Amino acid sequence: RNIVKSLDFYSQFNPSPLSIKKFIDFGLNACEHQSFLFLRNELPIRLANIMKEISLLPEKLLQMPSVVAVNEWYKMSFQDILEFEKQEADSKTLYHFCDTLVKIRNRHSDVVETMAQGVIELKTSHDIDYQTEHSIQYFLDRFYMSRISIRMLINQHTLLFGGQLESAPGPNKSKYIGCFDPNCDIIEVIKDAYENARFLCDQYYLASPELIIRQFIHNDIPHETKITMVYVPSHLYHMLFELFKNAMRATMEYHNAVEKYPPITVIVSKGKQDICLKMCDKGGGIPRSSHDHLFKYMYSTAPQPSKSDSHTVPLAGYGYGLPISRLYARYFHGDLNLLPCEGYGTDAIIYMKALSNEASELLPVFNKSASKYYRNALPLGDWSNHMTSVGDRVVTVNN
Ligand SMILES: N#Cc1c[nH]c2ncccc12
Repeated sequence: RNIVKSLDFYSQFNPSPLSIKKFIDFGLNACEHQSFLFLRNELPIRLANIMKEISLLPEKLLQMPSVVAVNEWYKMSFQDILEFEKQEADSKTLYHFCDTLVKIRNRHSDVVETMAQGVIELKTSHDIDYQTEHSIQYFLDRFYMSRISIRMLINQHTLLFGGQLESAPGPNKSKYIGCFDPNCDIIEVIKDAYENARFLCDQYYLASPELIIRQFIHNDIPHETKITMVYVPSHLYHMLFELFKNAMRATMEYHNAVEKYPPITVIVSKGKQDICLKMCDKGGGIPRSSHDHLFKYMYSTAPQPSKSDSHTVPLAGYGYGLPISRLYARYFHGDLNLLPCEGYGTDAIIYMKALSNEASELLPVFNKSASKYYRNALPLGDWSNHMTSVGDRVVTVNN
């Protein structure tokens, strides 16, 4: 079957989201044959869904050399998996399947940077209108979420069956199920991310804010000594490291050359439904009007600093750190928000589901409503805004 027919075939199915509970229950007595049967069907569905969406992008973006390259990688990987459609799941096939997953993961390792390069190519070669910027923001959130989910499936299979040594470095690491830690110690991950961000901060500013951690557990739930959860430590670390870098930079820039910098406080709270991490800094905050820009791919894509000076400004720019961190939080039905108070500081909040059966993957689905988003112009505003006011008179545009 040619690739177009296969794309049409697999894209008509919706991806099947897995909950953290399902990942764990399967991993506790993992069966490679079952995993193979699931993935050789689910991976083409997830790939086809996002590949159909890539084809809806504005032509001018699709023609960018970097986007052409990414599209080629997706086509190659889609065909690589389709090779297994009819194969018997004998040990030789299972071994070859694992190998193919590793090859696919390596092929796509630079997709985020390459797509960012595509956005830069577009910005430098075309004027970007409001609709195009919106479509690109909408697409990249879905595209990177899809990529997070595909890499999760690949990592689980290769970690569970890829023949890696059972022994893992840390003491409780042996209890890992793939990339999940069933007893992820949240405060340990916070300290890890803080120490690494602090190292960069000390390198550049020769000082860094102290850390205060406070934990609270809802009165109606049993009080354990420390708050643990079933989660992917590397996702939590990625989010915290990004937030600490930004909080430290704000603090150091706002209180330049004082003796004592105000500390960063992290509140950890566990309720019946949510686990929240609130990072509070006194870094002077930002104006509410520029809050949205921090999550914009178009806005935060500045031409990459040349390698030579990138180490000198370690906390520089926001890059894709915040939008991608928000995707990690949303991936298992959590969220990440910023609450800046200009003139004081910023609270950054990570929400996560406390119950693993509620923490299911949030996956983009290619369907009519998604494709409508690319074709139709944005709805006309029905509130007055600064664009419609002429001088100090507001001219209401009657639709
Ligand atoms: N993320 C994050 C931030 C945490 N504190 C901040 N202050 C100014 C701008 C961004 C941030």
